[in-house]
Amino acid sequence: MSIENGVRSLEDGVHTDFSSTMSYGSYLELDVLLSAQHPRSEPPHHDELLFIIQHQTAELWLKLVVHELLAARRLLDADELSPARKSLARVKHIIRTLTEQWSVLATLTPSEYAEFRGALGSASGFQSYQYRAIEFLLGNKNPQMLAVFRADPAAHAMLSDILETHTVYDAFLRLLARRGHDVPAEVLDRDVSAAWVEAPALVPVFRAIYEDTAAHWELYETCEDLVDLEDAIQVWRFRHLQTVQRTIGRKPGTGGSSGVKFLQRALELTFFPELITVRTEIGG
Ligand code: HEM
Ligand SMILES: N[C@@H](CC(=O)c1ccccc1NC=O)C(=O)O
Repeated sequence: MSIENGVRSLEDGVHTDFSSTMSYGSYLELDVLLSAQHPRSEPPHHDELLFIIQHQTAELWLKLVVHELLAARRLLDADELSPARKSLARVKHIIRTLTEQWSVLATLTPSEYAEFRGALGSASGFQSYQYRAIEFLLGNKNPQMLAVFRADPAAHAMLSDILETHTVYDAFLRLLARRGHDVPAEVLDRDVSAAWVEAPALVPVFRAIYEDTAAHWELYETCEDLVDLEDAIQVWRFRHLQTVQRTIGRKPGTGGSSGVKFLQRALELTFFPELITVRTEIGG
């Protein structure tokens, strides 16, 4: 390769004929991906493309989060703790990327958004089945949410399956029991399709781990992975709330909720309450 007059010339080996082989665009199906942005405002509003791409990129990352959480659950079931932790770490980094991404959408002013919000009709992030799958996989289950997906049989089936099967937390607690920890039977035998409810009898199990970290190092680190993940999701939720507030103030949402107030309530939930309660007790 050489540079002549500021232009980098192609090396001799660089492929340029892709008529019969795999290329970047064909491997990534860019024809499909890049032809799926259709602003609905009439005439098309300049900022609607930002809104669409922000959501599409978020949904792509959410797809990977679901994939990794399913893997983490499977690996925990198979007693493969280290690879499970790798998936959890990846999820945490994806969520952090999604949180960073809010700053792009925050460049959309209330006046600009108001100019095309009407084109969204009753569409809302509330109808994201991948987001709901993640909440379900982490224990925030609610069968009422399925109603939103009645018109989408594939999404409905995927969510029903995740609703009815155990969570990542259930998988971790079963692993703890297999490794000799005194996980209460009522926790192990719980109805996994129900939302997680704090189990005070589980706190001594975590207390034993946190009070002798050397003896339980990898389990202790996994508990902290879960806390890290929850932390990352709460920060994402908070940035969503802040972005919504600066964009639509206290207007009701297009999904039919009260808007900011509805989103505030989600911040009160915790996926792993015993991992918070144990902190009150450590060293005390
Ligand atoms: C200007 C941008 C945005 C506004 C004004 C906004 C507004 C809202 C509002 C008001 C809700 C409550 C449900 C409703 O009644 O509609 C909601 C829910 C939701 N939004 Fe957004 N949103 C924005 C961007 C995003 C983005 C980029 C995502 C990324 C995927 C997203 C994901 C969600 C999710 C998952 C929910 C359901 C939350 C839950 O059930 O706890 N939103 N949004
Ligand atoms: N709920 C939003 C609308 C909204 O944000 C939205 C609409 C269509 C597709 C994705 C959306 N994002 C997240 O809720 C609003 O009330 O303005």
